[in-house]
Amino acid sequence: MQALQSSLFDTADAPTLGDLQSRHRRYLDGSAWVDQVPGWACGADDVLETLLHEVPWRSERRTMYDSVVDVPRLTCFYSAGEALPHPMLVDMRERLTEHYAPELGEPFVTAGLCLYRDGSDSVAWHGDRIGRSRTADTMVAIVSLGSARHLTFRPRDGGRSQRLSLGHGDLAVMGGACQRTWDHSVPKTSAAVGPRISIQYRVAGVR
Ligand SMILES: O=C(O)CCC(=O)C(=O)O
Ligand SMILES: [Fe+2]
Repeated sequence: MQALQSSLFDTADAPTLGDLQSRHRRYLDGSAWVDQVPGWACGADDVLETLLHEVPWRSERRTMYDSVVDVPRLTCFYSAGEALPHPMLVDMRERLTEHYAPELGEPFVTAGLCLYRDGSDSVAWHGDRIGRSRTADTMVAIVSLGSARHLTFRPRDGGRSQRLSLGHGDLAVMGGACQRTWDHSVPKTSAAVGPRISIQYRVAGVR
C-alpha cells in the first residue's frame, strides 16, 4: 500500500506539458506575433530546483545581440546536440518542434537558459538578431519558470510598447517578423520577486 501511494503521488507530481493546440496568438502588428500558453509546463517545481542548482550559470555583462546592452543576469547556452540539464527540457523542445515545425520549416535545436536572481536582474531592449533572424522570419520559444516577470515588446521604428506577464510554467513563442521589427526586454522590477529562469528554444544559426 505504501508503495502504491508513493507511486500515485509521483505520477500526480510528475511534470507534464499541456496541449499546444490551445495556444492563443496575439498579433503585435500585421507581421509579428506572440503565442501564449499559460501553465504549459505543469508540476515543474522540481525542474526549477534542478536548474537553479545544477546548471553551470555564468555571469553576462557584455555586448550582446546588435547593440551594447547591460545584461545583469546569469546564463548558460546549450548548442544543438548538447545534453540538456533536465529531461523535461528535451520533452519541451520535442513538443515545440512537433507543433511548430510545419509552420517554422525546421526544428528547434538550441536552448538558452537565463537566470534572473531577483527584481534587479533584467535584459535590456534587443531583438534576437544574430544570424538568419536578422533578415528572415523565425520563432523563439520561451518557457518561464519561477517568479512572474514581464516580457515587454517595442516596435523598432517607434510606437506603443506592449507587455505580457510570464508566470511559472508559462510558454510564449515569438514569431513572424518579431525579432526583426520589434525589440523585447525583461525590465527590472521593484516588487519583491524571487528567482526566474527562462528557457529559450531557437533554430540553428539564430541567437
Ligand atoms: O528571459 C526572457 O524571457 C527573455 C530572454 C531573451 O530575450 C534573450 O535571452 O534573448
Ligand atoms: Fe531575446
